[in-house]
Amino acid sequence: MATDERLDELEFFNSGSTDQITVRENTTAYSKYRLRPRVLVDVSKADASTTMFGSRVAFPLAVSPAGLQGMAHADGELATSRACALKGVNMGISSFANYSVKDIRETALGVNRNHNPIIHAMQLYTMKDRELELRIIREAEAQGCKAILLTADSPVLGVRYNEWRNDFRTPAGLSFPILEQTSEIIRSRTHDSGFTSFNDDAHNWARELPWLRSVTKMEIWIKGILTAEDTLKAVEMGCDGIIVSNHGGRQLDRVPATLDVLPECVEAAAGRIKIHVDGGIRTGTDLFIALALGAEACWVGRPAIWGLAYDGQKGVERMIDIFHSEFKRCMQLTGCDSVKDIDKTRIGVSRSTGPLARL
Ligand SMILES: Cc1cc2nc3c(=O)[nH]c(=O)nc-3n(C[C@H](O)[C@H](O)[C@H](O)COP(=O)(O)O)c2cc1C
Ligand SMILES: O=C(O)C(=O)c1ccccc1
Repeated sequence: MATDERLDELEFFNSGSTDQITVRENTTAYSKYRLRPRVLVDVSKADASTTMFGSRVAFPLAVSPAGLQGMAHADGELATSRACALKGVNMGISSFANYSVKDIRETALGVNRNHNPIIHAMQLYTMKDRELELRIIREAEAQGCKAILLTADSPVLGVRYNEWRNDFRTPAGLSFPILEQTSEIIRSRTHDSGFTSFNDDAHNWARELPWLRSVTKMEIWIKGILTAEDTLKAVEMGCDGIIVSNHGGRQLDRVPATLDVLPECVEAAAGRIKIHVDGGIRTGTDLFIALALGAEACWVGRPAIWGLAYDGQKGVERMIDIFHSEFKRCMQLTGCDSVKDIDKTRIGVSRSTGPLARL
């Protein structure tokens, strides 16, 4: 394959939208915070495990639903799924995955050894073709997915100059079994026009949520909330949880970093629904900070893609191991014996002058 095609793919994975402000800020937001360690605490049995979707996970991380993983490595979502299962973390399956939900589930259930069986959440866009959307839901249920993640931040795609400049199309030979589409059909359209052909920009709370509730017993999560107002809406609509997310800075540029709106969402939810967060999380300490600000768990998108591109399943395993060991060290060095100990007393905000601002 020509080098510039690989560069276009790299740009597709890594870029944000328009001016790249939000994609950058998602990561830099974490660097405002400082840790407040408590010393001389017995951390010899520090336990990084916690619960997610009601089941024990090795630590509070999951892999975000990201489409087109077959472009990062031939084994794509199969490799990601096996790595997650082996390392005791959960995974979201994109509707634009290159493997079927059945294959992604089955390959993972074969490798679970020291951990609870992996939980998969099925990511959904609201589709123009409601029959197709319903078939996706039925198949997710049949394969034992526990939750629907309804992506709410994408009535249309963001302004992605890289995709437009590169006339980005998916590489030949990748299938899209969840969408029931061949590689050729998907390749015949740009990413933007292809997305528009599936996705229903007439989506709205009143239509989607009661409908989803009426067709499935899976948990229903909204992915892509950034305000207290929409958190309250998710509570009102009886959702099980939300993922505070700006789609990794790929949708509307200049929305705030997810970390900066996490506190208002946590406050609005007031414990009535679960709150997770994604976007820009790159170290175990980032996980710790998001939990201190009230998230139950975090999701990572690009780190899994990078792990896949680096070394397939082994690369994703390595990525998870690095997060796990950094997170556990951070717990131990701040004097946290259990994930329950992580609260806002553990962090402060660094100011350009003056002492640390306590939360
Ligand atoms: C290449 C790529 C593809 C993505 N595809 C989807 C998708 O199909 N559905 C979805 O809801 N989010 C998708 N996302 C967003 C991720 O689920 C997640 O919100 C984001 O990647 C988190 O930010 P991070 O990459 O900085 O960790 C995608 C992200 C990337 C980078
Ligand atoms: O590019 C994205 O952010 C995204 O959500 C997506 C949608 C369809 C296919 C691949 C990725």
